Amino acid sequence: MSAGLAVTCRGLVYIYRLEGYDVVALSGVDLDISAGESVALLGPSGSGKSTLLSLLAGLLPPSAGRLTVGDHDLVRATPAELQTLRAKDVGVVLQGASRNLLPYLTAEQNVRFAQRGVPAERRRELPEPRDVLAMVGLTGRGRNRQRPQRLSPDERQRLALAVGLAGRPGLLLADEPTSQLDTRARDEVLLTLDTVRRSGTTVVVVTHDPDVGLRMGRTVTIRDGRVGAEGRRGEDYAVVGRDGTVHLPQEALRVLPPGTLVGVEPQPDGTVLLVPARSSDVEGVQ
Ligand SMILES: Nc1ncnc2c1ncn2[C@@H]1O[C@H](COP(=O)(O)OP(=O)(O)OP(=O)(O)O)[C@@H](O)[C@H]1O
Repeated sequence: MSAGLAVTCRGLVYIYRLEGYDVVALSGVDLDISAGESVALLGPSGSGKSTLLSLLAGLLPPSAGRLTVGDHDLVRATPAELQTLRAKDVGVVLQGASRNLLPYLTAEQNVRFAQRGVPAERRRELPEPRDVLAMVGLTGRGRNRQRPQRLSPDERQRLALAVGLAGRPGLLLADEPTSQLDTRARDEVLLTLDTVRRSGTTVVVVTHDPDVGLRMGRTVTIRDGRVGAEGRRGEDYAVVGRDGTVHLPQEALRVLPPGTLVGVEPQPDGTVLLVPARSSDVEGVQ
C-alpha cells in the first residue's frame, strides 16, 4: 500500500452552530500521529471522537486551530483540495459495515466501485480489487463474488475496510469497526487492521472497547473535546492541557470529586502531590 501520512492537530476546535446556540464539540485538541502509526481514540459518549474523525477526513472544516494531514493544510484547503484528499489520501470506514457497502454489488465490485473516485492519473497505480480483498483476508471460497449479505459479520466489516483501502490511502479512519462483533470476529478485524498498519498505512480507529485500544498500541482518550489521557503499551497517562488543566481519571475523582480544594505541592523528587484541603483549613474563608 502507500506511505503512511502523519497527522498534526494544534488547538483544534470544532463548533456545531445550531439555531440559537452552539455546541463546542472539540475545545483545543493537541495531537501528533506519526506516519504509519496506529491509534485508538477512546472516550465517553459525546466527548468528540467522531467529530475529530470527521475533521481528519476533511468532512468538517475546523472552526479554529491547525490541522495537517500529510502535506495538506486542512484549515486552508479549498473544497476542491478537500475532495482530492478524500478521493486519494484518506480512506473512511463509517460506523456499521453496511453503510460503506452497496448491497447489489459483489465484494470485488464494491472495491472496484470505490476506486472510481480516485483521479484518473492515479487509478492505474491502484491494486486490483482481488489484491485489496486478499489484504483483508477475503479470498477463497468465492467470497470475492459474494454480495455483502452473504458474508458473515466480520467478513462484511473486513469488506468495509477493503472499500476504505480501495484508493490506497495513506490514512485509514474507521469509526467503531469492531462494535456488534463477537470476540472471534473482532479478533479477525483486529488482525486485518494490523496487516494494514504493517503495510505502512496510518490507522486511526474510534472505539469504546479498551481491549481494542490495547491491541492498537497507542490510545488517545478524548474527554470534553480535548485529549485527556494517552496510553502506551498498557500504561495510561493524564495529559496536561495547554491551559495547564489535567482531566483526572474516574478513580481519582472518587477521592477528589469536582469542587474539591486541593493544594498542589511539587516535590524535590520531581513528583507533584495533590493534597485535599481539610475542612478546618477552609472554614470561615469567604
Ligand atoms: N450534527 C451535530 N449537531 C450538533 N451537535 C452535534 C452533532 N454531532 C455531534 N454533536 C455534539 O458534539 C459533541 C461531540 O459529539 P461526537 O459525536 O463527536 O462524540 P463521540 O465521542 O463520537 O460520541 P459517541 O461515542 O456517542 O459516538 C456532543 O455534545 C454531540 O452532542
